[in-house]
Amino acid sequence: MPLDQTAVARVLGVDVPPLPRPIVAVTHDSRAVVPDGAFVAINGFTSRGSDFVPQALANGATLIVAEAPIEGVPTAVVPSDRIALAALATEFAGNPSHDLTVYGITGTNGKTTSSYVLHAILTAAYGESATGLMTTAEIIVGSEHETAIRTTGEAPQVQGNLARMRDAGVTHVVLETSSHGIHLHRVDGTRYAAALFTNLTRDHLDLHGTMEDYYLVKRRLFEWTAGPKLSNADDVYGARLATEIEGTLTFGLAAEADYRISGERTEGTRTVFELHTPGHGDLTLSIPLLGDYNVHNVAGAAGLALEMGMSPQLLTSAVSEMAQVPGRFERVPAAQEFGFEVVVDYAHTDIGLRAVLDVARDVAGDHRVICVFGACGARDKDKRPKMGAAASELADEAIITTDDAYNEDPAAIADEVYAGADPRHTEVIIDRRAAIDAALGQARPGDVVVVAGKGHETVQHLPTGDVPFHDTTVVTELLTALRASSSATTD
Ligand SMILES: CC(=O)N[C@H]1[C@@H](OP(=O)(O)OP(=O)(O)OC[C@H]2O[C@@H](n3ccc(=O)[nH]c3=O)[C@H](O)[C@@H]2O)O[C@H](CO)[C@@H](O)[C@@H]1O[C@H](C)C(=O)N[C@@H](C)C(=O)N[C@H](CCC(=O)O)C(=O)O
Ligand SMILES: Nc1ncnc2c1ncn2[C@@H]1O[C@H](COP(=O)(O)OP(=O)(O)OP(=O)(O)O)[C@@H](O)[C@H]1O
Repeated sequence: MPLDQTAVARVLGVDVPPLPRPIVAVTHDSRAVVPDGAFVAINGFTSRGSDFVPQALANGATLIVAEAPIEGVPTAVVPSDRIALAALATEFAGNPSHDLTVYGITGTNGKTTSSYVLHAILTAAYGESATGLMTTAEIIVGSEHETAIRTTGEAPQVQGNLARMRDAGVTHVVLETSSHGIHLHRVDGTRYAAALFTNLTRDHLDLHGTMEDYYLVKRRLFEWTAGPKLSNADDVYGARLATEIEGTLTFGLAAEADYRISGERTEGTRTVFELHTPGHGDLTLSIPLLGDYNVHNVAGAAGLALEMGMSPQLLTSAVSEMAQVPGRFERVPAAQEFGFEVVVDYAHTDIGLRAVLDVARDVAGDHRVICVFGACGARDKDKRPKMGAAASELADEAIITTDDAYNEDPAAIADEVYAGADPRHTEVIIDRRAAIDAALGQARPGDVVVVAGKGHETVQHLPTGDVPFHDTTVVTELLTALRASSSATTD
């Protein structure tokens, strides 16, 4: 909805220079400015938005918003650029969250998985066309799926996607809400109907400084949410949240949890457990996901759905029939005819690698676990040898390969990973496709091949440029070739 000068001044709460015509769009990116658009110049971590004002003007911007006056350019000067961006974006989109039921999910780990679980429950309850999802892996609007770029986009993306969902007839939306999203005002203007907190462990302290500040940022989601709120009783910060924010219920193994988990067991490729609920009886949930942490993810999502009025029967069948989560212990179906398992997982830290390899070990039993993985370039070098050590300890065979190297030399990154590994059962194959191929070639019935690091991602960032790469697709292609060559040999 175009905004005239009076409307912009009302939204921003400051004086606005005269506008030739109403503003038709808002963005923080000078490259995306359209004629008669507004450009909010953000003082960023690496560059200053004000440096891009000439480009914004060249692209047709008729309103510039910034925290300080810009010489020679009529500017609406605001106290906070990011708050202003969110306010304008929300107004342009027509306050979409007010027409939707938005479920916010936050925490360090398990956000994406819990979001998919809740989305599956909502889809069972309201139908595919009435549900939406915004996560690290995908944005889903009804039956349309698209790859996401970040967990929580900037405010124009968040509000734009919510508006798109509203206009498409969606009524229930799961919004994975990162701490960056909250801290950088990307979700300001969003009305949350319900909220879930998964856990809090050390991460992102470059942005938040201390664990306390990190926690307080996450807590804001619960401060904003008037409706049902559920937190993890087994996590120190989750338990604290329940004592600090009135009306927050808990889930977990703890005896005092409102939604209490018990009796977890693995049955073939499924996990079964009991969820003791306040007011809905004791439910037996059987889920197509493995790993203790997924019991927590399902318990949290299920508890929140019950609090929002879903029937226990519907919920039980929805979680039983839910699809796999893209890139989270995702089993590649094409492997089944070979009698081994291939699992694609997003684990890209030593801790994540240990978690996924632990589950793979359980699945493999007396058979072997073969792990293909690499470390990311351009960040957190400390974790490289630790990842090598984790793979050596928990896998029988480790193949170090390239993850997203960005501008670093992939061979140099691999050397650093190799430094922490046990050379007796570790090899380095720089080309990721060749490394996966080698792992599949070694796999025997009963074995589990874990392809870790990129999960749902569809692009590999290399010093030579970006190339399309999706682990699940590559594994499927290589297995198809393997089948063809083994049937040619048999013939
Ligand atoms: C630390 C962080 O979150 N940084 C985000 C932040 O960057 P920034 O403020 O430093 O922006 P900048 O690059 O300095 O540029 C300043 C401004 O100039 C603008 N610009 C820049 C270039 C140009 O040609 N024209 C132009 O207008 C930019 O759009 C920006 O508004 O604002 C940028 C633009 O909005 C984001 O792209 C960028 O996300 C980067 C890519 C990022 O990696 N973010 C990650 C850490 C993140 O947000 N992750 C969380 C998930 C975390 C988790 O739970 O795992 C997420 O929600 O995705
Ligand atoms: N509840 C949990 N507790 C601890 N670890 C978890 C939990 N859920 C998932 N994990 C681990 O974290 C990895 C990422 O899971 P998921 O994508 O669901 O989390 P996330 O919070 O969305 O993280 P990201 O934003 O990086 O995707 C999984 O592969 C698993 O190893």
